[in-house]
Amino acid sequence: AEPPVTPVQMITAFENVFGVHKGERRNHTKGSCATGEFVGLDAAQPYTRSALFSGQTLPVIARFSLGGGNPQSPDTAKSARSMSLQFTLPEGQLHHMAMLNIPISGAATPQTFFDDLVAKAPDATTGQPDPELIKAFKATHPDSLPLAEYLTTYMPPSSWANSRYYGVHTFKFINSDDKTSLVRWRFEPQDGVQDLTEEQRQQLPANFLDQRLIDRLEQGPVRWNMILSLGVEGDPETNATLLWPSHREEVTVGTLTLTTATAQKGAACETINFDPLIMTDGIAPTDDPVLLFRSPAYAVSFGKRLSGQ
Ligand code: HEM
Repeated sequence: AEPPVTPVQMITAFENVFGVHKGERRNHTKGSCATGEFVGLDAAQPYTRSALFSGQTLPVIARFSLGGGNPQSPDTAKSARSMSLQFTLPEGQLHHMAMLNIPISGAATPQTFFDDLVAKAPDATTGQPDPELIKAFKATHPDSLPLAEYLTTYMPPSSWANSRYYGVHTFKFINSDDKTSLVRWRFEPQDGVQDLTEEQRQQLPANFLDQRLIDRLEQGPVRWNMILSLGVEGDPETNATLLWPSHREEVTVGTLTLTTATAQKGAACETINFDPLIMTDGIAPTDDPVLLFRSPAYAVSFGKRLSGQ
């Protein structure tokens, strides 16, 4: 068997697909910054002792982005959208969430994620990805198929404020009696979910998402409810390509309020590494190998971009 893919090899694979954009993230490159606050609810306390849900108002730095390493990707592209959050807790500890508007991952393992990038890299002679390699990737990686199926009907959102954002992975919530619950979470927009129509997608310019958020914030703050889904015995724990059944018990555990939005250059979110393993006591990762691999991969990208590479 081949040795497992390393974080450095993974970042090189991104660079082979998208090129190197000096000083920029190797994935989710195009983005913008926002700020606001989060207030957690007591309703979370049966599941977690995390200080996120103490009821205190916590400052948040947010980043919105498009999936992929192309800094010029149009806002109409049928790629993932994301919202990343950095919460500052009363004692100064940080908590990160880096979420997608798509509820599932395209890979159950880092190896599938890597093989996907290798299959999509432009061919040296044609400058285009080789369709045969992409076909072969799909045939040999059944864990990539649920996302491929999901994307056949996918439409990107009409604004950052009209999108859900999912934590995607399963996480452990640990309460004050040390009892662990398996949970997934999402942020549900109080403005409602609104996707683009195909006609809008054809007509809109390459850049409209950031301005729409700035315009929306002139009318007042934008809010999302944080919703927990509670897993039951047998729900997928370490494989984020698989949805849970839709009728799992749900609990509203907090409200995110965003009040300002700015370009990413020079703003606070630009130099944050939204490492999903930066978590406060009371929330812990599962053994999902993709979740665990994200942290060292983001560190390689972060190190490069901060040093101007
Ligand atoms: C092995 C699988 C994955 C790899 C190798 C990977 C790689 C990366 C890299 C290199 C970055 C840029 C990091 C930086 O320079 O700050 C990034 C950003 C991001 N990734 Fe992943 N990723 C993976 C899986 C996922 C999954 C499953 C999700 C689903 C939630 C996700 C969500 C995000 C988000 C939201 C960002 C943007 C963070 C920000 O705003 O700075 N990634 N990813």
